[in-house]
Amino acid sequence: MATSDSEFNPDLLLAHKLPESRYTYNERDAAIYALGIGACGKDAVDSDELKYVYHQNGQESIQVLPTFASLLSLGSLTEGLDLPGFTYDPSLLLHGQQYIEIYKPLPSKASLINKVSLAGLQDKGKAAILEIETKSYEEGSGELLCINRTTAFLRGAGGFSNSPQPFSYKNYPSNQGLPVKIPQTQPSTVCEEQTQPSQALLYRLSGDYNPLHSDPEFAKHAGFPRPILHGLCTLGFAIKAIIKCVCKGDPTAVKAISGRFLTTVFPGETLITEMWLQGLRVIYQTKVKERNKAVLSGYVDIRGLSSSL
Ligand SMILES: CCCCCCC/C=C/C(=O)SCCNC(=O)CCNC(=O)[C@H](O)C(C)(C)COP(=O)(O)OP(=O)(O)OC[C@H]1O[C@@H](n2cnc3c(N)ncnc32)[C@H](O)[C@@H]1OP(=O)(O)O
Repeated sequence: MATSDSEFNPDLLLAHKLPESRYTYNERDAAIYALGIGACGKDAVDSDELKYVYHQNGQESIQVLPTFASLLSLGSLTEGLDLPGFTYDPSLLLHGQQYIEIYKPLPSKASLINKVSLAGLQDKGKAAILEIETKSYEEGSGELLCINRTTAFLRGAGGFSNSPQPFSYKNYPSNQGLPVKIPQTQPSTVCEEQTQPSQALLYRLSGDYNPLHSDPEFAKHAGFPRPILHGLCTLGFAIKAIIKCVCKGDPTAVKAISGRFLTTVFPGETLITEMWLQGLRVIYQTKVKERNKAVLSGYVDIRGLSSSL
């Protein structure tokens, strides 16, 4: 039961205004992020990935991976949300889903204004599902750069209402149709990459300092034998693989990304991403090789691109 002293009132909760925030980043942040999701992790001169961390071939600025956009949604969210009539235990929070829409290539440095709103809440009985929408605008021009929809799975926070129906999701037509249906056919292409035992320690430097990913005692309290990998780190590995295998290495080809975190990943495990090309949509599924378990699935929409697959 997740209500606090005041009665749970969905209208009050959904009308609750979350503060605007500013996010400024530069090339160093983009490069640290790329290293955090394994860029050049196997080969320091990997010709597909050096451009994300270095001015490869004299390029003017480093190239920014589209999943860097997901960092813009974190900001105040990782420190917990103060919501009227609704409480949850932040140590039991798991990242459930992420949806990203990108309207123009991410610049190598920018100052952005984030407008954050509560997009949805659902009572699943044993858990509550909370969705936050973040629209990021370039400061100065006011142009919309990207949108993130972050879904948190709040274990133990369900049972606050009499309804399993979502309390919102009315700002947009549908919840992006997750989870995706994985085709029964052979994938168009497959990419394997090993994460490092220190992967979460490196990834956290991009701004998500939740001790669930670094502190053994905290992880145990949250129900895990050891610290787990950030969901957005796994997503970064998967989308980097799709850019390499389907988008011919062009990070700007990615228009939208959707992913559902199916089960936890431990740093050091090997990620195998299977991809099915369906027109301009890539359906993907990432498995942990050592446990033969699907950990992430979703889709990526790409801009008009003739794939060689
Ligand atoms: C305020 C936002 C702040 C966000 C900050 C981000 C902080 C980052 C944290 C992390 O990175 S945590 C690490 C990444 N995440 C994970 O490792 C989670 C992996 N997934 C799981 O462990 C499980 O999927 C789960 C989330 C524990 C759910 O499994 P469970 O067996 O308990 O659920 P089910 O019984 O299958 O389903 C119940 C109900 O919930 C729906 N659902 C299931 N999984 C998800 C999901 N990932 N996202 C959203 N919804 C999910 C499922 O459809 C069921 O609904 P109904 O079908 O009954 O309507």
